[in-house]
Amino acid sequence: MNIEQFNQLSPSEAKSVIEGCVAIAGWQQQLVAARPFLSLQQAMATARRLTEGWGESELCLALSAHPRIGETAAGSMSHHTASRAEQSAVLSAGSQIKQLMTAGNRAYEQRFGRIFLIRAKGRSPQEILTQLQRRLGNNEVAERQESLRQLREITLLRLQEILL
Ligand SMILES: NC(=O)NC1=NC(=O)NC1=O
Repeated sequence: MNIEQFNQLSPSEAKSVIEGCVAIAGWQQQLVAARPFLSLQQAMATARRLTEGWGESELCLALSAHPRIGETAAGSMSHHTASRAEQSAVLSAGSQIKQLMTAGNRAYEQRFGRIFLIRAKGRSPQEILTQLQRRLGNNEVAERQESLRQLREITLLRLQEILL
């Protein structure tokens, strides 16, 4: 839908349209409340600004709605559909890459205590695997910042898809 249509929606309708972007209720509510937007650009700038305060707790909230890289998101909600589309290249990757990714995901979860999050859209399975192995070497603070950057990219890409 375009930005005018989004502006016209009731608050509950607007929330249901964008809730699949990220499972953080505060961000959803703030974005809906910031309407009406003069343009798509203004909406995207506001959406980005509203991600700047995200920390560990928002990351944990959001990860409840992101399947592991290489695992299909079962379900029919919009974030399930978005995940499957974003991960399409990974899901059709060869078994060798998939085995390495499964092992990498497990090592990541043992090290950081949460799932590995990366903006998968536009990345080849090999690049995702390279990023996973690089990030395994990060310390906790650096890795939290990196995960939050990826969450922001995923969220804004999903919003752009909806509002284009
Ligand atoms: N664990 C993940 O990184 N999941 C995902 N990345 C995406 O871009 N979409 C996902 O579902």
